[in-house]
Amino acid sequence: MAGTSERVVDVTVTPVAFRDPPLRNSVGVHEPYALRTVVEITTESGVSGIGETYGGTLHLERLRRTAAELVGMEVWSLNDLIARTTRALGGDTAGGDGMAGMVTGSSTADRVMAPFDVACLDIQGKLVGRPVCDLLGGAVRPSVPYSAYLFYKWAGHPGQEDDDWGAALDPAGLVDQARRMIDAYGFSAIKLKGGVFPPDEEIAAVRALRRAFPDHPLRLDPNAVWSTETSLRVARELDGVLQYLEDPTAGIDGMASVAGRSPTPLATNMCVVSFDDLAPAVARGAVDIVLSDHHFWGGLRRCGQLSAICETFGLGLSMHSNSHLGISLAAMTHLAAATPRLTYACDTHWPWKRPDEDVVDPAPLRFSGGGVTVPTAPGLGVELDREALARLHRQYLDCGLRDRDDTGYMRRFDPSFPTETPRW
Ligand SMILES: O=C([O-])C(=O)C[C@H](O)[C@@H](O)C(=O)[O-]
Repeated sequence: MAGTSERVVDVTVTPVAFRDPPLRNSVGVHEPYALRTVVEITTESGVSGIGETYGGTLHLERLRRTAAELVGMEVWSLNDLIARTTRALGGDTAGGDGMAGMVTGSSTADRVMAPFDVACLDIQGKLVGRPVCDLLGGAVRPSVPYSAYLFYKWAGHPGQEDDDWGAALDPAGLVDQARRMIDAYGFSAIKLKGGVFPPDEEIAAVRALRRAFPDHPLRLDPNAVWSTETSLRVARELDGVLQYLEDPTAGIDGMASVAGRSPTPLATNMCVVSFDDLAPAVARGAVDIVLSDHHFWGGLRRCGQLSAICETFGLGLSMHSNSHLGISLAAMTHLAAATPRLTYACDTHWPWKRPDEDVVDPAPLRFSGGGVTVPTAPGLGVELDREALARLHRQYLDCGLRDRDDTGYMRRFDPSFPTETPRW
């Protein structure tokens, strides 16, 4: 079928909600439900492809407007996808669309385009009978390593169902959480979401993890709630303990003033979030590692371009994640498999999702030794489960969060929780 015309005849955009435990971050605590959006593109020959992105009303409205513009598009023309997305947005690019200040500097067009890019690649793979990683240059690794993503976590949070991971509010609780995650998934790297407790408590937690897991690379990510002085102090105290320190402080200037004196490498998914950020970040020496995320960088092919830029300027590359479903895990796995520069274990929220809540049958996404084996079936290698999609869409309609614009990323703002930055 390759070489023949393959036009888009239908695009659907379906918001869904899945249950999320009370994970804590610098903003507060996760809502009981994470909102995601599933897109499905169907072509004239009846081949369909899927993509996934975050939720929130403004983002959803932009996705729907863009979906209408994609009918008639040649599915092989991802350059046309960029043009049509830009046309559909018609200059409507302002606002953080619910990303709660975390990636508001990223490009609206890139964020809107990303799930459609994934769906088109899924179709292209099916048309030529090759997995998506082959369309991205070919897999350089048979399995993509992910890290154990630890969270301070409440148990029995009002209005939130407990999962069986239990509470983790101190170093012993986090070590226990890490042990269970490593036993279950085999992860060989550990990331702690910090910015919740005063830095010395989080340093103690990292040290406890180091004692318990002497060979696991460790990362700490306080989501930019520390001052530059605190960031530097922590970077020095954890010199040789952390593989990298992620977004200790806000902005390219803040990160640059830490990076110049820090013995610990700095990573970011907050101050380098679009192609426009790369030149100033490189010029200021603000970061050592860029944490890519295809949901924010315009999809899988644009992340390949990001990789080339990182290579040019000697920056490391890894991958950020927030609450997601199996479509995104498949897309992340194909992308990481086909990105030689991506040598760190990637982030994933996967263990926090209930196994019975997904829009695809996750069987092809097998974790073994901390990594996901790259699917070899044509396209993404996962198929939409329409009954599950309908169920999670109903959950979206009923969950009480559907009118919110701030539910795609950092959720509930605990009123008792300080929100000023820097907090320490
Ligand atoms: O900076 C990060 O790694 C994130 O923001 C990832 C997640 O979204 C995490 O912070 C969360 O879900 O609370």
